[in-house]
Amino acid sequence: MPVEEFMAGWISGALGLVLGHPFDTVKVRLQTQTSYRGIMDCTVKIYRHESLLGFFKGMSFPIASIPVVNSVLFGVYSNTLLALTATSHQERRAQPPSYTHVFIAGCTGGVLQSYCLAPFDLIKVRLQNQTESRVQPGSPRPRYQGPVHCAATIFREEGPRGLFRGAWALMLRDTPTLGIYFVTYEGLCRQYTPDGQTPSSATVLVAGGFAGIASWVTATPFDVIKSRMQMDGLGRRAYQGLLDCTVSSFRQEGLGVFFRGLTINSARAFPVNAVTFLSYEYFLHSRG
Ligand SMILES: C[N+](C)(C)CCCC[C@H](N)C(=O)O
Repeated sequence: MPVEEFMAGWISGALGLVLGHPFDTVKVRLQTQTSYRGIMDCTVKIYRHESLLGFFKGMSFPIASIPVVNSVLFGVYSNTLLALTATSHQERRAQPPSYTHVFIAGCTGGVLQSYCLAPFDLIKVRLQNQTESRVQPGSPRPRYQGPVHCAATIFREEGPRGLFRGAWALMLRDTPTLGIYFVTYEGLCRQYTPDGQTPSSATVLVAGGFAGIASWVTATPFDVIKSRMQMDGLGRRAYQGLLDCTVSSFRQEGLGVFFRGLTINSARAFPVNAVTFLSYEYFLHSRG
């Protein structure tokens, strides 16, 4: 089993993450809290009350975990394609796999990565939603002191299964949309690259960026449900389950609720995934 695909996924995941985290914090707040009027309002408030650090809340844990998750995604994707089409990454330019195979491989990578991602994503969302300022003296201490404390508290208060809160919604979010992710990437690369050649860096950047947007646009409705389910373990339970969360969010806030965070998700997705794919291809290419 080729391991370099896993390594390439690791590096590209880390680079993409740092770039996208401030956008991600604004998105999570908009999806789960009602005190912000929009992207600008939320950004300004975070900056005023929590300083620049506010945007990087909850990042240390993903920095350690997202490379693992991305490595699972790209590694499983590529090895599934290898099993389906008997071509390695390097041979795929000369013998391009069908889009059905690309989609199936993307979905397979999606299922497995979402399982690894679930506890890390939960902790990230809980930490991002803490609005207490870390710089103002005398402000109240936040409930979670950091990622490890957060994990331990969830484990104690909500049990081991509590760490997988929102995991079903996460799986529904990621499985088909990661199929779409790789199909869009492959499609755009093929469109703008002469047959049999490797795509240029510019093509990889643009195809990666649009793959991210296509995937996030389709993922946003389940992303909202996922974030809400993850926050639901705190205090009084508002939802009985995934379906209940979907129905009551819709009843209370209308159809628009499922598109909350769409703009910011897309704005984040382009640079993050352009860099992710560029570093992924670069790493594999430089190794021959
Ligand atoms: C499937 N879903 C849209 C959720 C994610 C697809 C892109 C994954 C990438 N690491 C990123 O954070 O943008």
